[in-house]
This record gives sequence, C-alpha cells and structure tokens, in this order.
Amino acid sequence: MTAPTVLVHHDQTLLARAAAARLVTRIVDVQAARGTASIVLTGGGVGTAVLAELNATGARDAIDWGRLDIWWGDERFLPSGDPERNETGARAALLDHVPVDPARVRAMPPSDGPDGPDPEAAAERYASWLRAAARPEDHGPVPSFDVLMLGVGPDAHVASLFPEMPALHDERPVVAVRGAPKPPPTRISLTLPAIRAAREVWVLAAGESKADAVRLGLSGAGPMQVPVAGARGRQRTLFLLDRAAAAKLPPGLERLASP
Ligand SMILES: O=C1O[C@H](COP(=O)(O)O)[C@@H](O)[C@H](O)[C@H]1O
Repeated sequence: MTAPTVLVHHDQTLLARAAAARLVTRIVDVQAARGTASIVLTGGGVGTAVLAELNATGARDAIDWGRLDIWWGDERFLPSGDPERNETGARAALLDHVPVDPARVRAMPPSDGPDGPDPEAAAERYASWLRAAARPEDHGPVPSFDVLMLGVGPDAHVASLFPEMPALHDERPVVAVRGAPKPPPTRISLTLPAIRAAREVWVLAAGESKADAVRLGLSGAGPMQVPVAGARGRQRTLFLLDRAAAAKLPPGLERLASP
C-alpha cells in the first residue's frame, strides 16, 4: 500500500477538469505500454463530474475506447436505468457518447437483472466476472486495475463500505450490502482487498461536508471507523481535493495544484 499524495484544486470544477485530464493521460500511457487499460468508476457528485469533463474535452479522442475495460466500485441495487444507479449517471455523463466496447463495460447487475432481487447472487456474479478477467500476474481474484476512483461520503464511506459495517471485514472481492445508512439501503460493493488490488487509487472529494472525512482518512485512523483510510493503491494513492474538502488538513500535507 502506498502513502497518499494530496493535490488541492481551487474548486470542484477545476478538480473535475484536472482529474479528467489526468485520467486521459494515464489511460493513454497504459494503452501505449500494454495495449489495454482498466478503470473503475465511482458514483457520486465529483465522480460523475469527472466523467462529464472527460466527455467535454477534445483529449478524450486520444483514448482507444475499444481497448478500455470499465468496472464499477459500487452500485445501488436498483432496476436497470434507475436514475439513482451509478451506472445510469456514468452512461449519461460519458459512456453513451464514446465508442466503448459494450463487452468491456462491466456494470454491476441491477435488481431486475439475471439474479433478480438477490444482491448476494449479483455480488457473486460480479466477483466471477472479475475472477475471469484476472491474469496470473495479478496474483488474486481481481485484475490489477490501472485506476480506481472513489468518491467519499461525509461519514468517510467509500464505494458502499460504510463505517462499522461487516463488509469492511469481508475478504471476498465483492459483497452485497444491506442496511446502508445512505439510501438506497441495498447495494453491491467492492471490498477493501479488491480496492487495494488497484495500481492507482484516486480519492475524489469536494465541498466542506467532506473535510472531516478527508482529514480522518489521512490521519492514520482505522478503516473500520474511517473506510477511506483503508483505500490505498499498490503503486500510487492520490487524494484529489478542492479547497473546501482540504480545509481541515494539517498545514504542509497538501500540494496546491490550482490556485
Ligand atoms: O452513495 C454513494 O456515495 C459516494 C459519495 O457520493 P457524493 O455524491 O457524496 O460524492 C459515492 O462515491 C458512491 O459511489 C455512491 O454509491
């Protein structure tokens, strides 16, 4: 696990724009080196804003969309097309507008999908897709994602891993979450071991409501109480923040990325 680097942008718009530019560069670099790249999307305000900014930049055409594997870190377990699903937001912001290979876009199953309203079966199905995509050099049941993005809640949750919930102890890569404190209560989520399989983890946070969670996530707190504290990449961990989300960090921890 890597120690986080903290980059602070002036506001949410600049943060989303800069993260989108960083994502283009990373994907293009990986595709040039290895042929294909893999990313993991997040729901939430900033995560969706990054995808909209990516769609708006001409640089998006530098990506070979047909050679990009797209996964999700979590999903609200709702019917296909429900506006609250993270997949729905990602498709509207970006995926409906770029030439992705549909077979490489692995959304988490909806509640009206092949497993019906059984989130445990849906989680196991997603785990089987990840297992099938993992290569021997990944040394585990999930691929070594090139970039895994995470939003963070005011309660410090990441993906659908909420403080003190059993999913935080789970060693399986994907779990069903019932009784989430943030609606909807039933969700599917990658677990911390799956998140930590990523080469790069990017935590995205904007707004003053996230300032305490960000401070705790960088303070050495335990992931049971502060899930974002457990979100770390194998090669790199970035906390990409706006000023409001960084406002409670001790001085010197952050680097100003845009004035
Ligand atoms: O419910 C969720 O919330 C978090 C954070 O969302 P935000 O709107 O407060 O930024 C998100 O990362 C997660 O994917 C989502 O399911």
